Amino acid sequence: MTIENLIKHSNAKPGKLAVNVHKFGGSSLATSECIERVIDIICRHCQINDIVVVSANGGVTDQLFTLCQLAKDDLSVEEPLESLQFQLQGLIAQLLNEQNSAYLTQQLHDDFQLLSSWLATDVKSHRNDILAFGEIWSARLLSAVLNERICPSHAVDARDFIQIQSEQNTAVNYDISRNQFEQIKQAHQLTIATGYIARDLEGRSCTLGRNGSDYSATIMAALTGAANVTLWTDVDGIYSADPRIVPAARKLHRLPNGVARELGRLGNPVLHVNTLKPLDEHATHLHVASSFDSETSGTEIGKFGFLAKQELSVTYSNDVLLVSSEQLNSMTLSEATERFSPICFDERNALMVIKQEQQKTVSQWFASKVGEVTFKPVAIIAAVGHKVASRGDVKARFKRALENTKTLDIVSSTSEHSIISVLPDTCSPELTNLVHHEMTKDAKHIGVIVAGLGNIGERFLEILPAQIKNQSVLENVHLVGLLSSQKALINTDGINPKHALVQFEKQAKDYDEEQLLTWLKSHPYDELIVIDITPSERFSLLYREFFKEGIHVIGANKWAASSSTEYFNGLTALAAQNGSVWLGNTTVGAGLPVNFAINDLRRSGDEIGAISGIFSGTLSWLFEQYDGSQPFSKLLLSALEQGLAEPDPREDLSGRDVQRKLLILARLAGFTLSLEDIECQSLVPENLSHLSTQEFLAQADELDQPFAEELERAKEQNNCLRYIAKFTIEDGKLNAKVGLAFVDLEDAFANLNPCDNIFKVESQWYQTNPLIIQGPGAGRDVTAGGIHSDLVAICEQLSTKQHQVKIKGINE
Ligand SMILES: NC(=O)C1=CN([C@@H]2O[C@H](COP(=O)(O)OP(=O)(O)OC[C@H]3O[C@@H](n4cnc5c(N)ncnc54)[C@H](OP(=O)(O)O)[C@@H]3O)[C@@H](O)[C@H]2O)C=CC1
Ligand SMILES: N[C@@H](CC=O)C(=O)O
Repeated sequence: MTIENLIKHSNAKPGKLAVNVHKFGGSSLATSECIERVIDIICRHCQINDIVVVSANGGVTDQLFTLCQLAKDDLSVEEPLESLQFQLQGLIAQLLNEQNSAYLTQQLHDDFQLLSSWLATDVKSHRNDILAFGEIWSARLLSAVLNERICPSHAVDARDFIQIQSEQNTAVNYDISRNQFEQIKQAHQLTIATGYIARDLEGRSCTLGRNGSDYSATIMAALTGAANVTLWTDVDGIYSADPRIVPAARKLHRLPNGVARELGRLGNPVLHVNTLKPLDEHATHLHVASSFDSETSGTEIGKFGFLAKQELSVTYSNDVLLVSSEQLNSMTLSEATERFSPICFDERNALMVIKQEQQKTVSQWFASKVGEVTFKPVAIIAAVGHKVASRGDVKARFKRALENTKTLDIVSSTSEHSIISVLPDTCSPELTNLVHHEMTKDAKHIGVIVAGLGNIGERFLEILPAQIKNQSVLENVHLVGLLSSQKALINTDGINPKHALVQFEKQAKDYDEEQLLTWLKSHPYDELIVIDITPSERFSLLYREFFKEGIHVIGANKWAASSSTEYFNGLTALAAQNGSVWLGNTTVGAGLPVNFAINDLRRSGDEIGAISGIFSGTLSWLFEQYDGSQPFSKLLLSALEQGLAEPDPREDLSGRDVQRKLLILARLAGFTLSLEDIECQSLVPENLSHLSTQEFLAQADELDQPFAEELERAKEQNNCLRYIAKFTIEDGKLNAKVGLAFVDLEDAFANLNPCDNIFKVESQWYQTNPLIIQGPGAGRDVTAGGIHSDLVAICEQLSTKQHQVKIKGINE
């Protein structure tokens, strides 16, 4: 959604568009710069009938609390009051034009009069009215800026419609609240509502406690049946552990509702348990995203399938108390658990663990039941994930992680989605890291998209199920996408590799490049690999987009690796910059380890001076077979049928394919050159070079005569025909050439198995006796095998890769 859409929809019938709720926290609204960022997000993500919920501008609520405390202690409030008013006036002046600024400043002035009088006379009974000012000022200012610059909007005070039982029991009276909201909402205007505040049954101002504005947002979603709630905050999602403590924490892209609730219950700083309550009965999805980095995908909370249910996270708390008493029997304990929803309890040992802030009420209640109970400061560490309490493997790993730690008990919590260990001492960062490592080490989920389901792609997929089963490093690899030139099947929850092509046949939709790129920007996987087994230049041009998103590429397609020097250098730099791995070992020699060998020599300090050989499986097969007894064109069609030749065999015959391969190897060997620097002899007669592939194949017999004549000439000299590639560097001068040659019948190049490639590498270390790599250089099995080898290599690299989590104010 853009600003144009926002304005365009201001004339739409509000009922026609699904409502979305966006909530911005205090730090997202702290300065005029932050507010500008929020305006930008609103322009790009909001529709006119959406609701924007705001917290007080960063720091304002704290100052209001301080003012209340000072007034309560009979201390002077004059200076902090002035400084707060000055700060707010500053924001107004920076963001609004003169006229609007004057209007808002006047309103602010009136509010401060009232505020001063409450502070002076009756701070106790007006405490919540005072705190409510923070959100009112914030909503009023944002609405004024939107009205002045973007679209019609109106600021609403949530106390005018949200009715809760009381400050202690924040359950919402939905019927009354919905009715009241209906009356105050205005069509064709963006609603800017205050978070954090509501009224109780007596009409008194109430606050909604910690993360209260998030709760306000989900209440408003429930009132309006909103499709989505986005909590725009200062972190970019929910992580598998607190990323400030656990640097290896991974972002959880999708959290099932139940798991999110459990994380909130155990004290996750972003997800408060109240926030999720209003969503229980609605199909509303909750997103957590960063207002400081709005294009990065955050965490989505909702109903999800298999993959999201596999995710595990680790959370801890040092602010908990163990409640125990000799008189505590199972009946009282069960009554207490019903009443206080403890973090966990153990009936066998008659104990329960509560949050520190519950101590007073729990103590009073037990005093009236069994007398004194003991409270002991303890800590907890928990593994959280979908139904982990009944997953033996998860429990076993959790216990193993804690085997050298003193624990009081390991219990399933009141929720089926966590296993909790009670610790007698504080939970250290080291322990949190250790447990997180044990619980999540195998859980880096890698999505794979296969583009190109032809000759090689099909074989790659046939082998995939056995590879996933047998290669432990592929354990968490999920096939998520299949693409041909016209059709695409993307399934975020994974495509069963055993039935990949059947599913593709049945379910694939028209291939839309834009849709693919959009999906790639917000996919839920820790890592994503695109395997390009197409012959398409167009597809290779998408690598830039992939690398921008940190996506990895395995290419059997030679276009990108043999593109112009400038483009190629740009691509490799972009990949390095974004942590993308790009492998393409099958681009030369199919599955032969020639690229590995050259890389390895250079990495070890060797210097390569020349590379030569037979680099085309097709041309090797053709010239090893071609003795004049059958027409050349017949052999060519046979090479095509066997899957040796390129989809258009002129790529092979023209020498272009070999030219690309020589370029790729020369680049690997450390030289800067482009295709034009490699002299190339084409074996395709001019009159056949501009036809379509089908036309060319239909006229392929026109090749027979010229090839027969060439063979005769070679035979006369007791030679044979071979298509040779050669690259040398002498006195700094580069000489690169691919073409047909007459080769002595005794030469190593003349005595290969049909289809074999041979690579002769001359280097400082291999001068007098060159390094030779020889073997099949094309074909379904070896090429598909080579791509699998790249997949294993990438997954091995990724299993040790750590993400640097960026947190505003910590490391950014
Ligand atoms: N044959 C071999 O021994 C070796 C081949 N290679 C390379 O492997 C690649 C594939 O070869 P091969 O399997 O023989 O080719 P095929 O022609 O048999 O298959 C190509 C596949 O790519 C698909 N495709 C074409 N363009 C696009 C596009 N823009 N987006 C998505 N998919 C596309 C085709 O779709 P559709 O069916 O709709 O046309 C088809 O599924 C080539 O780059 C080749 O150079 C590398 C080493 C060895
Ligand atoms: N057509 C190519 C296939 C491998 O790259 C060849 O024949 O070598």
